[in-house]
This record gives sequence, structure tokens and C-alpha cells, in this order.
Amino acid sequence: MNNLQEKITAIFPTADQIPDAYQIQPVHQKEYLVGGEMRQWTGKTQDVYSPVYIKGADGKFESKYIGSFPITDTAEAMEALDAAVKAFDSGRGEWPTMSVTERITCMENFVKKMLAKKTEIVNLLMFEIGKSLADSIKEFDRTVEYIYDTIDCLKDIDRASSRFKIEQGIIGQIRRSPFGVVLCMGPFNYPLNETYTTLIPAILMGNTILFKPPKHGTLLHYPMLQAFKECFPKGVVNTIYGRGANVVPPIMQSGKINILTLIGSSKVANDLKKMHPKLNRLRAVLGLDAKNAGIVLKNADVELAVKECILGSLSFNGQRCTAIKIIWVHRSIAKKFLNRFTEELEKLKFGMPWEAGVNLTPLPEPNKPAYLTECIEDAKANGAEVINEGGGTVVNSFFYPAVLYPVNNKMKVYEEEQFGPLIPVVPFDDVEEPIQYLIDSSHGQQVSIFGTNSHQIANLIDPLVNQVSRVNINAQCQRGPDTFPFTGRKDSAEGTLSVEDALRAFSIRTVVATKETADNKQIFNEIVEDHSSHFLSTKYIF
Ligand SMILES: O=C[C@H](O)COP(=O)(O)O
Repeated sequence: MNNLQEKITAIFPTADQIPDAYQIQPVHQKEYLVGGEMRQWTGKTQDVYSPVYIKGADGKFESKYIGSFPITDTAEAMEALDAAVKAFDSGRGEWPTMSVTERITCMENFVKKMLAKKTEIVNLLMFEIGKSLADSIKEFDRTVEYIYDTIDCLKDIDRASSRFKIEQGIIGQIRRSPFGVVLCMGPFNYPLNETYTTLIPAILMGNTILFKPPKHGTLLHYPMLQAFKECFPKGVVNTIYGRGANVVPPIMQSGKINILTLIGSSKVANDLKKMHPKLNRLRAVLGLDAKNAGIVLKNADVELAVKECILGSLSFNGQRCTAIKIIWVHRSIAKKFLNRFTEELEKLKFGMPWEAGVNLTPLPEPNKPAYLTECIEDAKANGAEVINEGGGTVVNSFFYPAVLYPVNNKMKVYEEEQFGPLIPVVPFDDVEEPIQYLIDSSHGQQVSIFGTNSHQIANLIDPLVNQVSRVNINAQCQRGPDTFPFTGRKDSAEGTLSVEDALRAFSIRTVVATKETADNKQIFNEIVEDHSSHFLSTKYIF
């Protein structure tokens, strides 16, 4: 065992080395929620093991068992679908016809219950997906803030829709109405936050939901199951579990899903969409694969570029859709950049998720270290080297980051999204090379450009922003602030998310209109008075 292997091996604790505050008890989930009923599952369950390995008395390591959840099957999935369809009731259900004010009250109640579960959810985030304590807390807090921002934004939308327009002799009220039944599936890397960035606006807009938690990151949703039952009318939120291949296709093939929302792979999204018998009636809100590039220009501030590229490529071990997944560096500064990059990489602290200041943690996907190793072998066979000491060392679920240089287009890592701590670096002579790379790529989410010549950067912005959906200047790629539009071009996304865009994505603009006559004005006044609970501010219009 070499020095680095020994150091990595030492990060895995014995059972009693886990601090008391983070000694979680296994979560044995038996319940699933359908039609407002908490049903008991007596069938097979899926055991869940943590990426945190524990050293036993015999010196051997074992992945920590943290609980189990129901492997519900097709029948239960179809019951959940029927419950969501029934609750929507072609737009006549209690939830889609409820006033915005009342819906917001339900959601505020839900957030209160969520806040009470913070410790439980944060601990599960650490143990289920290996996210550091600091990042798990950030994920929880960001989600709560997102819900409050969404509520505020909905109030604004509703206020605007309670104002009547008169144009060309027509009085009209433009509303935002729910779309129908939503199938919602989130990712493992932000299992709470990114799931809720679609789930919450979908609920708030009056839709009814089928919710399948991510495979890695199911248990952390359990603490909120009862809250979904208590805070919303029957059938508004229905849960499905088990093997995606068994439960999702029949739901899509039923033709009863109105919105498919998935944060995951473009292949899965395309396969699922094709299953829907009436594609023209399906809306998709998708966050998919990305291969964001860092472009370090000849005149870049190398220190700044290194700092941002380290953050961009290695925060949460590179398991972010917004991570920088390939770095293009001008050949004249490549050596300097790589020396400083590897020096900074070596300073990163690796350890268990609960340790203060930890940057690199174990990976939750059991097959990921083998996949990343395969990418390294492929890159080596095609002329690249791992240039940092110990890069690619694997111990249990931990993979030490590897920097590959010089990467070329024959290698898997050139175009494939590695979604892990592997940093391919490509030298370039002419900035047209990375631009052409972005043009040829099937991905189109973000790019980070590093340089000090504002004239040159200004000239690059248009070509770049016409390839990707966000250009970051001298800064890493990222989704936030959550009020900014978040999307991608080509195979990277469909639809746009952010607080306001998400509310739009899960609703449709509708119009209530009449001709402008004295009688009709009177009728509209009466309608508004009658339905005043549907409006936050307007009582009388004329
Ligand atoms: O994994 C994809 C997320 O949208 C990344 O979000 P983030 O840039 O805030 O880490």
C-alpha cells in the first residue's frame, strides 16, 4: 500500500469513531403514499448502503447499512397514477380549483414541517450520498429559500393575473392555470434541492403529482412523507418506488402524464418521452447531460483560473451537472496552469462527510470508481497521462481525483460526461479550437472563460452564448442564484428552470374574456366578488 492509499484508507472510521451527533439509525421505510393514504408495504424492500465504509474489528471494510425502502411494483405505480388523475379530475379537483392563497397556506405549512426535520434530512444526505455536512446544510437551506422565493413569485403572478386588461373592445383576465398530472423524478446529486425545484412549483401551480425519489437519495425523502399527506388534499402527491424499468414505462404508456420532469440522463428522458402515446400532449421539463468547458486564455489570471477550475471541477467530487468537465488551456500557459492546479488539488482535504473543511468525500454510485478507472485507461491508451501524484487511486468508495493531460478527441473523456473527480485538460493554440468543440458537442449547458482582455472576451460572448445557455466570465459554472434562468441547449435540457421559469413551466397561460359592455363589466365585477378568494388583491375592477 502506498502513502496515499494508506492516507485514504485511514479516513474510513470504525463504527464508534462516527461522532455521536451523526450516529444515524437505519431508516426502515415501509410506507408509501397514494391517494392521501399512507399504505403499508409488505413486499420486497431495497436495502440501502452508504458510501461511508466502516472498518470492522477484523480490519475489513463494509459499506454501512442505512435502511431500506419498498420496491413497489407496476400495480402500485398504476394506483398512484390513478390517484393523481382522480385528484386532478380533469381540472375540477379540489387542488386545481383551490385559490392561490389557500394553496400557498398549504405550502407554508409544509415548509414549517420541513424545518422541523432539518437534522434528520441533513444526516441522511451525508450518509446516503456522501455529501459533506456543510454542503448538505447548504442544500437544505437553499431548498427552503427556494420554496419561499417561489411562494413570493406566485403571489406576484397572481396579483398580475387579477388585473383585467381591456384591448380592442375585449375585457380579459390572463391567468396561469395548472397543466395536469406531473411525473417528477430528481437526481442523486441534489436529491432534495433539485427534486424540489420541480416538485414544489408543480404542486403550487395546482397540478397533481407522481413522485419517484432518486435511486441514491430515496431515504432522505422519507421524513417528509407524512407532511405531504397532512399538508395537501388527497392525491395531490403520490409516491412510487422500486425499479424504474418496471414502474415508469407503464405510467408513460398510459398517456395520462401531462408533464414529465426529470433531472438525469438525456437517453432516459428520450426513451420515456417516446413511450407516451400522445407526444403532442406531453410537456417535458428536463435537466440533462452536460459537458461544461473551462477555457483558459493566454492572458488569463492563472491564479484565479486555477481557483475557479478547482471549485468548478471538484465541488461535490465533480458530481454536479454544472461542473467544469473539461478544461481547455492555451498551450503557452498550460504548464504553469497545471502545476498550480495540481498543487491546489493536493491541498484539498479528503475525509468523511461530517468532518470540518472536507472537500473530497466517498462516491455514492458503486460502479463509478470502476467507470472512472476505465476512462483513465482509455485516455492513457490514447496518449494522455495522469499528471498528479496518486490520481485515480481507489479505496472502497473513494476515488482520488485524476488530472489527465494532454486530452484529445480520441478519448472517451473528451465528449462523455464523466460526472466525477476526473479532470481532462486539452491544450489549444487558437481559441477557435474550444469554440469549435462547443459547436460540435451534443451538450450545451455552460462555459467558463478566463481572461484579462475585456475586448477579446466581449468578442467571444456572442459565439459562446449561442452554443450554451450561460457564459461565466472569470468564474466557475454554476446554477445559482436560483432566480436566474437555468437551462441548456441541444441535449442538455428542455424547458427552463428558476423560481419564475419553473412556475411558468408547470402552468399554462389561460384567458377569461368578454366583450366590453356595461352589462359584461357588471358580470365581471360579480364574478370577481364571487371568486374573491381566487385573487390576492383585486376586489372590484370597474
Ligand atoms: O447538478 C446540477 C445542479 O443544478 C448544479 O447546481 P449548482 O451549480 O448550484 O451546484
